[in-house]
Amino acid sequence: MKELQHLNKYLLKYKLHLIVGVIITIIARIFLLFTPRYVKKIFSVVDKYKNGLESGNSTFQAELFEIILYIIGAALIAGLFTFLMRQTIINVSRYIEFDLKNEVYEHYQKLSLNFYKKNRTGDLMNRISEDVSRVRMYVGPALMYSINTVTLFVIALIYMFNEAPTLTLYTIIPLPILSIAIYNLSREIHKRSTVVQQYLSKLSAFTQESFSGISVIKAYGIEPKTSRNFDDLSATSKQKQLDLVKVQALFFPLMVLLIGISNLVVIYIGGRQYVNGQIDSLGTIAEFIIYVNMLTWPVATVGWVTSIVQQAEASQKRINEFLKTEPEIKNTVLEHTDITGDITFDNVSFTYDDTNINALKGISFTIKDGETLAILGKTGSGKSTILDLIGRLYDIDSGSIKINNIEINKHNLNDLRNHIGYVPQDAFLFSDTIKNNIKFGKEDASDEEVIQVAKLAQVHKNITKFNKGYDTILGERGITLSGGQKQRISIARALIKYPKILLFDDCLSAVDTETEEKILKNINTISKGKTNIIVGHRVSSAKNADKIIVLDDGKIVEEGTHETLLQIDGYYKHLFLKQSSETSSSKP
Ligand SMILES: Nc1ncnc2c1ncn2[C@@H]1O[C@H](COP(=O)(O)OP(=O)(O)OP(=O)(O)O)[C@@H](O)[C@H]1O
Repeated sequence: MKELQHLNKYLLKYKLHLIVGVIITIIARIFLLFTPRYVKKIFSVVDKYKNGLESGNSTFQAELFEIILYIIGAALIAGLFTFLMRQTIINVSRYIEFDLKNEVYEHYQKLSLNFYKKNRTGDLMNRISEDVSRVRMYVGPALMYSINTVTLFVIALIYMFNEAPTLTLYTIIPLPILSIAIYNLSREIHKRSTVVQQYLSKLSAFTQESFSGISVIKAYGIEPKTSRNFDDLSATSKQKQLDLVKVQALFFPLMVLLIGISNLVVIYIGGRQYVNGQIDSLGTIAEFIIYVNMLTWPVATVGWVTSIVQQAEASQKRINEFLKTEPEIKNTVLEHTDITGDITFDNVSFTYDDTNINALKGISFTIKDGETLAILGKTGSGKSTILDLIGRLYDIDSGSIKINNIEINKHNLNDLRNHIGYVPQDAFLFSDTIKNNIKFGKEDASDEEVIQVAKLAQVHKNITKFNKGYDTILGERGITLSGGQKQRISIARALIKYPKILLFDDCLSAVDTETEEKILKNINTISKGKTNIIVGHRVSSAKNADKIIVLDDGKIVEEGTHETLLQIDGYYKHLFLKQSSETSSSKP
């Protein structure tokens, strides 16, 4: 139960609802327990009538009618309060589920990129969905059934002991056996349903991947093979489901068997006691049979609840593990700090934790506010890593990065990221309208601003060609854009913030050189007083920069301007010559 203590704060938050829930449960159970006692009364009335003690047929009928009315009234009230019981306690569990999901999600958002690399997406999703649902079963149904069982049991036992103490003892003997049997069965059901769940996840991951990669599957003509794989997976999944159904099918027969045994005990022992004169009315036997039937389900739930609590404990443990994970990148500065475009790297080295790849080795450079820096180099040479470090997605191992002459970790992290416009290598667009995808960078942007940045990113004309223009839905629910269109929308999203620092990570690779030039020219005009860092593989995107650096294996191997670098017989000059000859040979 240690792990579940995390939920105490939520139970406290909703304590009023819970107290009301407990009171309602007690009232519901009291009314429910009216029935057996009135049934006994019916027996005495019938007895009296049979033995001629009743004065007449009409009085007998009136008495019977009154008792029946009481039974119906009590059942109605018990039903109403049972409804309210669920409305209070189960609702609380939904509130707590909502709070816990939000808590986990907010915590996820604070964690650094490294956390996401170390944990699989499926695992992250499971903790926020399945684990939280299991925990809800503890704060909802488990709590409700426990209160229900305790109140029903206590009230019923008081009535029963008052009526016939020995018969009560015999009656409750089979109940713990029922509870233990249900507990074992529930554990087995849980074990098997976990396996079933795993197969369902595998099946959905498989289908999702094959639908996403359908074009590759069709191009390679491997539909029969993927169908076979799907068949195999779904056959195993079916077998696991059947295994589960087998034990599930035992649940109710077991209950019926144990209820039957308890009924037989009541009839046998009660019958003997009636014959011996230890109990005065056959009505007591009828009353006890109803009690037994009423108590069986709550007692069975003791076993079920125990297994729910164990599962919730395991799930909460997994959730707590994540909640206790501290974000690696912390915002230690709460007051606002001034961000400008002055960036200095001084002997910066950086190694990725997970791969141990030493991506940057002693990098030093300076860019002044308003300048443009271009970074070129072979793939894997560390270009994107430099951009990630400027956005402080990772902290460096040694050296120093200063923005506006202040160490990067002495800046307010939110201010820093708010002043950066980042265009990633793989443009990621959400399944939303084009307008909202652009406004993502600035939620309160007006339509005019959206159009203006789309024009700067050279994508306005493409957008207006769609039937719904800026309201066109993208992604799974809508149209698919070309790589170049995606890149340009992603650029517009970064521009709309009018940030102090613009980072372009090889984001013009899918547009032709002519459009690239237009975009770069536009960026230059709006970026007066802003710093641009352009990572790329083309000389065309670098040649107008104030400074160009060439990276190789995490080190700067060339540094200068277009003109000075052409003087050196190095990577830049070769790239320039190669790309110039490609351009001239491609011209008609
Ligand atoms: N998130 C990461 N985790 C671990 N290693 C990484 C990560 N990102 C990059 N690396 C490694 O760090 C090195 C530098 O990668 P980086 O992405 O900075 O290169 P790049 O020059 O931008 O390459 P490209 O031109 O292909 O985009 C590579 O060896 C890469 O495998």
